[in-house]
Amino acid sequence: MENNPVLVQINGAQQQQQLQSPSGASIAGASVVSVSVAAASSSNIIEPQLSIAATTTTAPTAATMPAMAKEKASAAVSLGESNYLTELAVVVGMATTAAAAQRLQQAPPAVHVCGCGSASAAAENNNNSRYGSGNKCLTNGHTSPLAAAVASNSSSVATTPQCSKLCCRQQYQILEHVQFSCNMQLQTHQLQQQQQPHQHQQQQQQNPAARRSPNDFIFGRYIGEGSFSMVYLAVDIHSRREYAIKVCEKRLILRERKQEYIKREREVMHMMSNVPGFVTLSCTFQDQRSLYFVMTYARKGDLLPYINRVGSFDVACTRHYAAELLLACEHMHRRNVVHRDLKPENILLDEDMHTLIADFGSAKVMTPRERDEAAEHCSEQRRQHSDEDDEDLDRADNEEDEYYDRDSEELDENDGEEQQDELDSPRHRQRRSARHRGRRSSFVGTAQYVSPEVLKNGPITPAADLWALGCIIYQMISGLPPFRGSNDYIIFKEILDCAVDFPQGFDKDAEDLVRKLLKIDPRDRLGAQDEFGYYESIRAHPFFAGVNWQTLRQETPPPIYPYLPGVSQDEDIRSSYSVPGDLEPGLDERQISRLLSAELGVGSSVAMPAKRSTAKNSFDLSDAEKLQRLEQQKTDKWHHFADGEVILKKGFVNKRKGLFARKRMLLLTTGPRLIYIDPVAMIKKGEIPWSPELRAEYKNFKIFFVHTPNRTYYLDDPEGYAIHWSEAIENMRKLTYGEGASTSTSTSASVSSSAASAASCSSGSTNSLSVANSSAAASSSSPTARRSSPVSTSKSSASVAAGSRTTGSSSSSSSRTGTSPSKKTASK
Ligand SMILES: Nc1ncnc2c1ncn2[C@@H]1O[C@H](COP(=O)(O)OP(=O)(O)OP(=O)(O)O)[C@@H](O)[C@H]1O
Repeated sequence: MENNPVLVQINGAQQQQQLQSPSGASIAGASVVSVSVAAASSSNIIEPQLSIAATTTTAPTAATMPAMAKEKASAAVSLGESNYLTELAVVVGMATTAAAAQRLQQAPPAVHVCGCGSASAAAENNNNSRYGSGNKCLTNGHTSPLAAAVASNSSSVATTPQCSKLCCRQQYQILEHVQFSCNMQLQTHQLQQQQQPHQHQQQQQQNPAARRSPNDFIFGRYIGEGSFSMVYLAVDIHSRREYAIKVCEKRLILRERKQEYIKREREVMHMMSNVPGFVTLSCTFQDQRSLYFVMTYARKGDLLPYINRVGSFDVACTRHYAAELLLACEHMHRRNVVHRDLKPENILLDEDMHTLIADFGSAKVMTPRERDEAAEHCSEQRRQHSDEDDEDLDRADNEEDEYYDRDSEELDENDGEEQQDELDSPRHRQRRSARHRGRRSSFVGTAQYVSPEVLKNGPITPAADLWALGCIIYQMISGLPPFRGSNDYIIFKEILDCAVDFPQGFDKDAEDLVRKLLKIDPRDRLGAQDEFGYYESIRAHPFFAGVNWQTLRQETPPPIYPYLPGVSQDEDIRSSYSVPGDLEPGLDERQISRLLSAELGVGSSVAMPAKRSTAKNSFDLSDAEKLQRLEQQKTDKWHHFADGEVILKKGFVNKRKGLFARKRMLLLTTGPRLIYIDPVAMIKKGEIPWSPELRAEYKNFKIFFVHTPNRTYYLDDPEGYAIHWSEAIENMRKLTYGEGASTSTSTSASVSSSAASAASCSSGSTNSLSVANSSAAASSSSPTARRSSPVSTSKSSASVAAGSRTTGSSSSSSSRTGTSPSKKTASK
């Protein structure tokens, strides 16, 4: 490809640079890009500089990393890794020296002159420029995003290139990228200045150094972890603002060769920063050991535990979150970003329960040419469809043996429902994912949400995200993703066959929409024939009837109602946490061990069951009684599932997950444990995790709930012994953790008020949906009636937690159970 120089003006000095687009394409034609960086507080200075540095660097050179910094950096790794580390610092574009930081401490009123000589400006009005009444269309002539940025005080710019000339369109890609990086910082800075002039001056005085370091933050608690990163909640000691700081270990990045992944994540986060519905990257910095991403803190965590908690969302709630997701897709696709890994875990939630899309490590920034090529290839692909299917499956078949041999633990996970229950920590899951990624290199993303064309190494189009949208809507309505299986091979097969079952009770409009999105050929997907980024046909689908697209993100999202009623109302553990004021700033070894020990629950009631109560309880067996009971139990066919413990209670239940229900044998043992078994396959499927926060609650004679900090288990006993179950579990809890652990939530439904509903459930019914529906209808008068006990999404109680409040450990992702392991399956 011919690479023509572009003149870049930094601090007024003109330099000839070989600009590269985010996707690596160089700008054709000579152009002038004037970029200056506003003098700002330290956090605001670094980013424009970094993004320009990253954008303008065609080949990493040692010049960008002075000798001292290199020495320091090299000291952190072995000799053989030192080159990588230098490369990492340069490629990722982190500030490595004070000199580098200074170089671009000048300011960005971003100015662009289009290579074609005409400039125009337009602002995107909020998030709906195309549809909003305040829409300002692009003016005549060639579109210039940077000029638009200047003209607009908005954080984002109308991004559809109107100029058809190639030079303009290519520049458009680059300039948009540069503009977003700079403009984002400018906007943040302006906003801060407007809002907090005094504070800003103070900050400048207190913190004259431009560079940020861990010492500028107080690290409050661990939030989550990725394959090579830990995420902490931290407070900026200067502004007192809260941030999520992702700390990526250089060693791991180098070992896994994920430099590109990190670079891409950072690049796209810049592009999407300050766009409504996206996590904003405020600044990045590094030290010898780690790279730091300082981001918007998504206080309410991610969407997956909410789905898991309530089983599935009701239609109103699904509609809202699907609509926000569609808006986010429009924003990304207008900017030629294809996320490629949309899934509930990557949809974070802010304080007000609005969505923030995160995790751009798998994203692709498409050039217009790539988009055209992909569209052409699509028609070619359609003709070869069936042949490719066969080839792919053959290939997958061969891989499967290897997969089974090496990863036998994967085989223990038997279906979509159960995979989550047997999951251990996300750390383990991530490591497994990393192994998968290392082994399989044919696609990016996560098995359950990956589109057929991505699976088949076809061209990437924004329609890949529309496929994921269909999968997520399905999951919100039903509780499980549409393509499930015990291993990736089975999931892939289902995806390639587009084999989707819609369980009874699935909303009809939602079903129609999902069917229209889950089309094998990306061109057939609803919205794929619309202009990318303006999905009018999806907006017009009956499922979205009544959605006000203009005000959606300003509205209070509907409360998250469960499919079944009866979830206890407790404040969200996670959202109620604030960083204590008495902690020291920084992230040294001492701090890390403090954060991790809190995560592991050391010293918390979660990790340390209270002393056994002395209260007399029928389950409080003496050793002799236990031996006698074990002896009697030997002939019981469920005995070996109890692992040497006495079975105190057993019975068949239907275990529900959203619209799905499965028959299970439930055992309560002296452990105490609640074990559930597939009675047909005679396989243990999982356990309901015990903790002092566990609560049993009966809804009526048939339905009872077991609340754990991360999930409510919906169980129905066709024999009508729900109350017995609830009492037995509560007794066992008191016996284990003491009377003090007892609270009044155990039996919130009065038997009398729900007797009618119990009666309305035909005895022994195995039609779980009909049981659930009749229960829901009958429960409207009970204290735990459907509309009276949502998993609230109000500010004060966006609750997914049941039971009493716990330490942070129980709310951390390490203890959560996922609907799906959401394995990422390929290298980036
Ligand atoms: N801005 C944020 N606010 C709140 N929580 C966050 C934020 N970013 C990430 N998290 C939490 O931290 C966890 C780890 O995030 P991270 O981006 O490091 O890894 P990942 O994207 O899940 O995995 P990978 O890096 O392997 O793709 C996430 O699961 C999420 O719950």
